[in-house]
Amino acid sequence: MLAVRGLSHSFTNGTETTPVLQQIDFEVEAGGLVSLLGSSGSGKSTLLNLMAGLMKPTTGSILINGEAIERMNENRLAEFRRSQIGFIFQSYELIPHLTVRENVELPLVFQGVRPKVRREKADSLLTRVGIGDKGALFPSQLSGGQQQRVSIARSLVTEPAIVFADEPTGNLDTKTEEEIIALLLELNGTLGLTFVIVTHELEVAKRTRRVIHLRDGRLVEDRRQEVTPP
Ligand SMILES: Nc1ncnc2c1ncn2[C@@H]1O[C@H](COP(=O)(O)OP(=O)(O)OP(=O)(O)O)[C@@H](O)[C@H]1O
Repeated sequence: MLAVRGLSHSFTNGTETTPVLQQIDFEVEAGGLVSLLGSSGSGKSTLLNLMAGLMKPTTGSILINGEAIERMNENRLAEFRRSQIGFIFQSYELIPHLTVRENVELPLVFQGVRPKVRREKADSLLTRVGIGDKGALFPSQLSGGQQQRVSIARSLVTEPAIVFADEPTGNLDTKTEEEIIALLLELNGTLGLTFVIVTHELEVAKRTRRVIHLRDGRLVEDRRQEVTPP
C-alpha cells in the first residue's frame, strides 16, 4: 500500500545543506494503521509532506498502491492526491461558510460527482462518524471533536487508498482525543482503511499496534505492541 524506500531529504539554503531525513525505510500494508511518533524537529512534517506528494525527496522513493509518486507529473500527482490520499489536520481545515454536509461533499465537487450522489455519500459518512444529525449546521456550531469528525468524514469521501492524519488530536482535550483515536481505530478495523497518524504524543502512539519512531531524521524504531483499551 505505502512503501517508503531509502528516503532522504535535505533543505538547501544558499550554500548550507541541512539533512532532515536520512535513509527512511518502511512499509504499511493495506488496512494497516501506524503512528509515526517523533518530537518537535524530528522530521515528521517533512516526511508527511513527502508522502503526500507536496515535495519531492532528495533521494529515495514513495510508493502508494505501487506507484512512485515522486515520478508523477504535476497533473497526474494532483489527480492522484485528490482521489487516493485523504488528509486529517490538527486544525480541521473546514470551510466556515459551507455547511458540515457541504464540507464533506467538497472533494466530490472537484471530481464532478452529481449532487444527489454527493449528498448521499456525505450523509452516510456523517452518520458513520457519529454526527449524522449535524449536516445542516456550520462548523462553528460544532465542538472541536465534532469538527474533527467532519474532517474525518471529508477525508474518506473519495474512498482514498490511504489517510494521513497530522496531529489529529493536537487541539483536543484528553477525553475527546480518546474518542477521536477510537473512531480512527474503528474505521481502520471495520472498513479496512489504511492510516498513518503523525503525532508527538506518546499517549496517541500507545493506542496503535504499530509505532514508527523518528528521531533526528532517522527511523530509530519500528515497534509492534499489544494495545490495551484505555
Ligand atoms: N524549509 C526548510 N528549510 C530548512 N530547514 C527546514 C525546513 N523545513 C524544516 N526544516 C528543518 O527540518 C527539521 C525537521 O522539521 P520538521 O518540521 O519536519 O519536524 P517535525 O518533527 O514535524 O517538528 P514539529 O512537530 O515541530 O512540526 C527541523 O530541524 C527544521 O528546522
